[in-house]
Amino acid sequence: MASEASTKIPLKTLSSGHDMPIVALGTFELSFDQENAKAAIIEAIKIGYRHFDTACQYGSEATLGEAIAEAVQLGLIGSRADVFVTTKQWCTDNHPDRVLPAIKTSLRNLKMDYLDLYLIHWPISMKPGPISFPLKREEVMPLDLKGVWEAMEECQKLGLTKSIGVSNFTTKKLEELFQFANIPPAVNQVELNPAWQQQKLREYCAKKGITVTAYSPLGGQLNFITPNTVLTSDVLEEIADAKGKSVAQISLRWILEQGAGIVVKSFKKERLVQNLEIFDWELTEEECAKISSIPQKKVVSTELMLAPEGSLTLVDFADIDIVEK
Ligand SMILES: NC(=O)C1=CN([C@@H]2O[C@H](COP(=O)(O)OP(=O)(O)OC[C@H]3O[C@@H](n4cnc5c(N)ncnc54)[C@H](OP(=O)(O)O)[C@@H]3O)[C@@H](O)[C@H]2O)C=CC1
Ligand SMILES: O=C[C@H](O)[C@@H](O)[C@@H](O)[C@H](O)C(=O)O
Repeated sequence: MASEASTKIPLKTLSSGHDMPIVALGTFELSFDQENAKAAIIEAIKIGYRHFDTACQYGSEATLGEAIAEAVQLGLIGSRADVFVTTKQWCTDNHPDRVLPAIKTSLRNLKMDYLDLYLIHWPISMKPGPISFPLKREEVMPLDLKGVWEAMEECQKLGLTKSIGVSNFTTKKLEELFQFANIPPAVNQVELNPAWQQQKLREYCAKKGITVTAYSPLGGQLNFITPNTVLTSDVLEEIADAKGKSVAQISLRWILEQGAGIVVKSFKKERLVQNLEIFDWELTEEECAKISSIPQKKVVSTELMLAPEGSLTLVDFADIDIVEK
């Protein structure tokens, strides 16, 4: 069983009735190294992480499945049921007849017989085919959201996933979904941090019973394209210094206090520990007011293209509804 020293992460009950650990470990990495990631996931389980976020697109599903299986063998957890696994369906599978095959592929990759949460990764449909990234504008197709959501509901009914949800959905896209959803989305996973606070979207989701989960809670990994506005924030640094915390911890704590879940990625032991040391202290009203004044800037506001020479360039998808205005 888990060691005495491991942190207990609070649970949040989703609208589906299932409990989700409010902090998840992200497994997206620009240059994904399987061995390093596997060791980090096992370390994370030792530390107390019980929720893992992956996606078919990340190439990390198989590694995550192996790490969880090894953690069971090592006796760090009793069984697969002791962890909460989220994965996501890529845009090329955003077609009604491709949803069921896609979840089955993810389950095969993970070597699991059910997911805890299955998300539509982006409200964008791409020409069917193998997972393609970067997105090619000429392959964008109209999204049959009703048909795709019906198929997601079928996945839940078949027991292939305990809950279903969405990611990168604006209030407008959610409104569209509510026109026909029989099972409401349990989660909307979006970019959320003190430098992109998403107040309108958070208020809307709270009203609708959707749990918002923050991705890129520390500003993300694209700081070679767009400078990281969270980890370099003077306001956050000032608060961190005064409280004897790190800037990362101030950001994570602020997100928690907004009632949102967190998906944070680090494959370094010291940071894995630090990112969970956020449950036994609070921000003051004055500190929250200062955080409210941080200038707002979204990072993943456009899709990303890998230029032939290997450098990432931003391609404007402004006409596709993925950014809350
Ligand atoms: N649904 C979606 O469209 C998206 C989902 N995601 C999910 O969310 C997860 C988290 O978001 P992500 O964009 O990865 O970025 P994060 O905001 O979690 O930041 C991760 C970066 O910060 C570093 N870091 C982690 N902890 C600390 C710390 N305490 N102090 C300083 N630096 C730290 C990490 O490096 P290191 O590992 O070296 O510590 C990493 O480079 C992803 O891994 C993925 O699972 C992400 C983007 C989009
Ligand atoms: O560089 C690639 C981008 O980060 C892209 O892969 C992400 O925005 C992705 O949707 C994710 O979930 O991580």
